[in-house]
Amino acid sequence: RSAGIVGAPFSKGQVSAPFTVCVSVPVVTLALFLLQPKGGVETGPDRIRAAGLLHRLKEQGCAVKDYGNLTFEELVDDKPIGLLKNVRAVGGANRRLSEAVQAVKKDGHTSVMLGGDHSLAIGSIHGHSAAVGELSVLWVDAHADINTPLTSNTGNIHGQPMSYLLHELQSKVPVLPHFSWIKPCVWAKDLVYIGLRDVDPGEHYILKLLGVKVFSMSEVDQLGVARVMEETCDYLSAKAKKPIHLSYDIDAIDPSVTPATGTPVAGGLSYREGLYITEHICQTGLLSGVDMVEVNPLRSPTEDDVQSTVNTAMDLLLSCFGRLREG
Ligand SMILES: N[C@](CCCC[B-](O)(O)O)(CCN1CCCCC1)C(=O)O
Ligand SMILES: [Mn+2]
Ligand SMILES: [Mn+2]
Ligand SMILES: [Mn+2]
Repeated sequence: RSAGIVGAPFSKGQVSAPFTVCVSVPVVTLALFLLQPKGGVETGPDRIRAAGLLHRLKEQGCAVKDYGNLTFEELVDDKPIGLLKNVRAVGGANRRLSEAVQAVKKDGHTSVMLGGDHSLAIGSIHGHSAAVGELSVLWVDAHADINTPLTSNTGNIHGQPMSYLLHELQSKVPVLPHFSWIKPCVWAKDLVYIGLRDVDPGEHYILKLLGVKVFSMSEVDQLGVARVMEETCDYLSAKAKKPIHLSYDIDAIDPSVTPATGTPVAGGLSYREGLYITEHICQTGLLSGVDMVEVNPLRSPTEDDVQSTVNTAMDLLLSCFGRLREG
């Protein structure tokens, strides 16, 4: 196995609501720390590297090439478009990421995109597909991230990436500046979700309309993770065995394990279930690209919580590349 690492320190796919408080300074200071604008997510790539990802991958016999962190140009007048925030910045960053991931794939590696927020899946999946053609997507997340710009109730593009990529939704996506380079590249039948537990009404409508395969946390409880993975792999390989793009949002895991993330939701995957998913996907031999996003060190009050989040993200990636709990 060989991994090509791309860091994408980008956080404009989400903007926390501005808040005004008029209370004593210490409380404001604490509040600012606790409610830190979700900007901390751009420190994710370096925190995961600092945990020892590259060294550990090499230790387990995986070839590794680190392509470094992308730099994104600061746009000055990126005015909102309706509810949509940072549209031009998100479009530009993902265009750059798409080119980077395509290059990593052309070099023969399994791409590893370290986020940054989940809007980056636009560029990661687009670039992956540009290199390998049609692919399957396994989206592990508390959220479906399939709002269109018109169904989103926040305007945050980290809740919308799949809508720009699905062939079947293109009639529902308006023309946006810096987004015209995106060619839809995923079929609804090639998309599977695991871990959903916070799905907006518009997203639920879209998932039902397109007949997307979903294993929400209810199915994880009902079937157990082993059966979920058996059915996921059968479903993905029932037709052609397409290369798999695994897009892992760390908030799929329960916040008791990974609290340092922007949009935590109770009742998530255990550490063990999270690992079972990546071990199983690795064993298919079809894993061709992976995203690890939404690690946000600033969103947790204690360093221990940050470490738990970062180490879990690293462990999930190590098991994508063959690490087994049995040794
Ligand atoms: N669906 C949400 C959350 C998206 C999370 C993005 B991810 O998965 O990358 O972290 C909105 C969630 N919604 C906000 C209002 C209260 C109910 C939940 C959105 O903003 O679209
Ligand atoms: Mn996010
Ligand atoms: Mn997500
Ligand atoms: Mn999420």
